[in-house]
Amino acid sequence: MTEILTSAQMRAIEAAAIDSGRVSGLELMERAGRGVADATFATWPELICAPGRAVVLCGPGNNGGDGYVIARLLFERGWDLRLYTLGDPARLPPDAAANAARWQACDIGSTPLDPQTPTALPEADLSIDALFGIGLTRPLPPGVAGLRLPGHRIAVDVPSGRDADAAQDLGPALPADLCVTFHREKPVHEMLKREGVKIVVADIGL
Ligand SMILES: NC(=O)C1=CN([C@@H]2O[C@H](COP(=O)(O)OP(=O)(O)OC[C@H]3O[C@@H](n4cnc5c(N)ncnc54)[C@H](O)[C@@H]3O)[C@@H](O)[C@H]2O)[C@H](O)CC1
Ligand SMILES: [K+]
Repeated sequence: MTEILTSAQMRAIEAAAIDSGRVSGLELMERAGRGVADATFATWPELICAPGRAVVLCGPGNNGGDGYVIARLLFERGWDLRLYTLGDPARLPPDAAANAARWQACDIGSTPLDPQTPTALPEADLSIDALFGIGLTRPLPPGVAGLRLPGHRIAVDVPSGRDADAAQDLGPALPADLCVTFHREKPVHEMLKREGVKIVVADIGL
């Protein structure tokens, strides 16, 4: 029987690991990003030797931070990256801000998403939804809920718009073909499996 954690339990485990000095939040984020990249190539192995175009959507918190890690890892493998941001990158939490800075060093830039009006995203082989994870607290703004994700759609931790604890319906959510969560499944992942979404649990060393 797979152990399922609530988002609060997950946060407590992450905080305990960080507070103990066993691991940093930045290292956990790096492992999370690498776990998403690894699961993506394990799901679609034809992409391993054929870098294409990836659209990465980074939100205002640490889910977005995972997205910056994934964008950098794909860029290092020769992918054509188009990165979009929601919110003010200057207000990112520390670990996400550090990865946003590392992304800026790749000198590819990013495009802001309009929270009110959906941005027309370019065609791509992959789209990475790193907008919201376990921190979603209210329905998506219309400019996010209405996004049309190109190519294979990968959700980081939770598809944006879904409540990780499956305790409330937060309205329209972004679609996903693959959802990569961390350490243990959360309640929403059982529902997603029933909806046909492939769920992968990445080990981040907790
Ligand atoms: N070190 C760690 O904690 C790790 C976390 N991981 C990833 O982090 C996210 C959880 O990050 P968090 O910053 O707590 O929340 P989100 O990024 O999910 O949300 C960002 C932020 O957005 C605000 N918000 C909530 N709902 C809305 C809304 N509808 N519209 C606008 N803004 C909204 C709210 O303030 C949130 O704080 C987790 O899912 C992982 O992906 C790493 O993977 C591991 C290390
Ligand atoms: K997400």
